[in-house]
Amino acid sequence: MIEMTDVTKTFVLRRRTGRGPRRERTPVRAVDGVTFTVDRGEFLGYLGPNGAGKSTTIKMLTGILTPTSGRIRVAGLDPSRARTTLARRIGVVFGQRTTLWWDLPLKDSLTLVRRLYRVEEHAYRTRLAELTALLELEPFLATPVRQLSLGQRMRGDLAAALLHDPELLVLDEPTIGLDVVSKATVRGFLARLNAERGTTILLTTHDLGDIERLCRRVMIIDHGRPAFDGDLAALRRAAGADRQLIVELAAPVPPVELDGVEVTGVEGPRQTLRLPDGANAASVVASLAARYEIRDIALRETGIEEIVARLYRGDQELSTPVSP
Ligand SMILES: Nc1ncnc2c1ncn2[C@@H]1O[C@H](COP(=O)(O)OP(=O)(O)OP(=O)(O)O)[C@@H](O)[C@H]1O
Repeated sequence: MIEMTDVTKTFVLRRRTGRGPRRERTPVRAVDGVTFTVDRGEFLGYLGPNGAGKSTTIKMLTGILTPTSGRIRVAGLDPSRARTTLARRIGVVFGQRTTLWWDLPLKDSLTLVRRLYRVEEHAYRTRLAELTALLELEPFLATPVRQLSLGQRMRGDLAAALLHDPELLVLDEPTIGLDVVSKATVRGFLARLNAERGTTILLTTHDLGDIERLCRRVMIIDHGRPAFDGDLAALRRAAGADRQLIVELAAPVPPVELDGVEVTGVEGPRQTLRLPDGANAASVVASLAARYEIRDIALRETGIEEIVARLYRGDQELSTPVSP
């Protein structure tokens, strides 16, 4: 569905030097040699710290920006040359901006979108009914867009991007600023869209809940370069994430001794054990229970926030991107 081969994008910043009219040209490499493919039906999370090059990538994929070098194909088309044809096959939502008409009721905005995309009347009615039900739009279809809450507007924007039933949906921070309920509605909707309709989805977000809940594959880009590509389990491994078993024993004892298990903390009867990569927590617990009297037990995983923070900070060396 998407093919990017060694894509770069360089912006040239012109800055005035001194008082004269001379301006210094400073090139900024926003995207620096990005190669990846996304198959039909995938749900890809595209992550990276601020300024990493995510939006620039999306703008190139949708034909808004032309790459400086490299090759891009989306649905078999070159986005910058076939922008209009491509627009009929993809949907794009930028969380920070709306594509709807500010002063028009949501319903009229959607009718205009229908005309723009030349969606046939019958298909439009069916699709609108579906989207209205799934995104719960009914209560505010007659409300002018400017009076919609952020969550309502986002649902309206999603409907607008999907009226023409695109094969690919590109989302730039779709849950930004939404409350927990709206986030859950949007996430649930996207999960169904991908699972039931097979729509390919590329999502950029800083909300790691979106990634954990939705994406089977994650790509991380940093300083314009790909830093990671794999699933969540591979991301945990790459970040050196581990699992910890916290055991409360019947009485304080010296650090427990179990093959391959490291005791990282002892506080009275409570001991913290680090489980090796791939260890089966159940068998560790069984061996422990055979030798010690256990009162309570808890298993703790490094959270996705911590994993991504480690990768962004460069705590872990990810110079060799992991293949999906
Ligand atoms: N039109 C432009 N002109 C000059 N530089 C730009 C332009 N657009 C982006 N950049 C620069 O390119 C780099 C990548 O920006 P981009 O917006 O793609 O990052 P991002 O990963 O989307 O960041 P964020 O998470 O903050 O949205 C940044 O250094 C940014 O300043």
